[in-house]
Amino acid sequence: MAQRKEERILEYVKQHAAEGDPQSVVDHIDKYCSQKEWAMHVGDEKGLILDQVVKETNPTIVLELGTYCGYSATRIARLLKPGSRLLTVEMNPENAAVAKQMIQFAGVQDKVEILEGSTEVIIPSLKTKYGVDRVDFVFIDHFSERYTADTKLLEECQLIKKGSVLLADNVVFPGAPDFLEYVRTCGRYDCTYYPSHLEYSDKLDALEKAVFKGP
Ligand SMILES: Oc1cc(-c2ccc(F)cc2)cc2nccnc12
Ligand SMILES: [Mg+2]
Repeated sequence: MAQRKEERILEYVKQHAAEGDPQSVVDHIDKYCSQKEWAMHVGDEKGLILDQVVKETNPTIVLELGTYCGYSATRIARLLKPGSRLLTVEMNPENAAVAKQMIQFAGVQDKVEILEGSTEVIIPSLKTKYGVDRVDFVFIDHFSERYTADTKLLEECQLIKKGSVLLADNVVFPGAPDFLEYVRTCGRYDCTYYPSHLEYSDKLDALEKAVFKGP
């Protein structure tokens, strides 16, 4: 028995999902985490909203804050057109190691790059170190205490442009009240609220979409 829950999830996927099939990987993570061990993936219900927003945005460059086991990176990457890139930031090296294997097993490794470290260090290095000019879509799913600071950092680093889409998880639970206040009142975002439920739970949660209107 693998020691960590994240390793057990990966083991279950490797033993039961279809290799090279990202939908199968997503479905099996949802099956394991709804039946055996809860884990903080965006999940199937909020995942359908994520899918819809990714499809309507059709992004070329995606930034994800908070990789965890690679569930949402796999979920997003399966929808991206050829030649697009997803850069995902994870500060926990053990989670990054699991995510790397999950993404590889799903067969989306050519689109996904895992950046290990903290967002406050990595975001300012995206242009110089990772050759990013602008990001079209940002999935914010790390620590709600960092949502606002990292959004301001994306603005300051000129990484988001008019039309860039931010989508934030957990704006109700655990909650990101200062982020909601910021994007809804600073005047630079068109916001949409998507009520849903916490992954694998009946607790209320929601996603907030914030489309950048420009500086
Ligand atoms: O989706 C999430 C849920 C939770 C979470 C915490 C405590 C609970 F009791 C339930 C759920 C934490 C998260 N941290 C980072 C990114 N996403 C998260
Ligand atoms: Mg989350």
